[in-house]
Amino acid sequence: MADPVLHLEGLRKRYGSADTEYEVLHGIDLRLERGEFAALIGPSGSGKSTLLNLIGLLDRPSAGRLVIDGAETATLDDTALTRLRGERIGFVFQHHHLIPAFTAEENVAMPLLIARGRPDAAMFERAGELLGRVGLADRRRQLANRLSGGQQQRVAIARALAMSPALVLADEPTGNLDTHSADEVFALLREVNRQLGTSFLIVTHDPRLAHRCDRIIELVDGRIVSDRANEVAAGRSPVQGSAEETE
Ligand SMILES: Nc1ncnc2c1ncn2[C@@H]1O[C@H](COP(=O)(O)OP(=O)(O)OP(=O)(O)O)[C@@H](O)[C@H]1O
Repeated sequence: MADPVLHLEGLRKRYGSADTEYEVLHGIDLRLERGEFAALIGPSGSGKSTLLNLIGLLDRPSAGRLVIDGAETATLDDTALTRLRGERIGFVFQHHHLIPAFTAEENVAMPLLIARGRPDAAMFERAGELLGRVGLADRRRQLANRLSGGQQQRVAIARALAMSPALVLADEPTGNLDTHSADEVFALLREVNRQLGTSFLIVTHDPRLAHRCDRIIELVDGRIVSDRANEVAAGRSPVQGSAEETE
């Protein structure tokens, strides 16, 4: 079997120190294959964001194994972790975190600029291509703060794809949007998954959206209590499904 994009073994996270220490994640085992489109659900406080932060290399586990795209992370120093994060992981948050005074194109080019150190024509070409992919070809030069909430989230998705990540982590990506925009943004994530083969792990409180994922992983009190293929979505859209298929 091919290398998974994500492999967790006995992953634990503790907060506090000495006598006040408490454990939030109690040994998470998880394998996410390439091209999977998975939802992470669970009640408030169950540890979803903590888990996403560990997978996103924004925080370090207290114990256990975390392998991203074939890289064992335990032995990496902070510089190597930052590099791995920048090159292999894309992030989409509930709040888009765009730079308001920059254009859509400049926002999308930002990860490339950070990686390469100075601007070049190719990165703006890439930004334009990605904006076309998310349906904003005509908004390239528009300031981010002049776009609607749904459009801003599309720009954030294009930005997350700038470095061609193997895995996109999305934390309530539609949580800030009205139902219609949420549906459109979710359909876009799905389209990216099908067309580019990018793996997705999506935290959502919205059961409607979770049921549009191929797999639903449920976390309760820091433990995975269920992890199941979602036959409905999987039947409609297998991981290797047709790129032309639409929601
Ligand atoms: N930096 C931190 N320091 C101490 N405790 C923390 C920290 N981050 C999270 N926690 C605790 O860990 C537990 C899990 O929080 P987490 O934010 O991961 O849950 P969640 O499932 O994402 O919740 P929500 O759905 O409300 O966002 C909570 O009890 C929280 O108080």
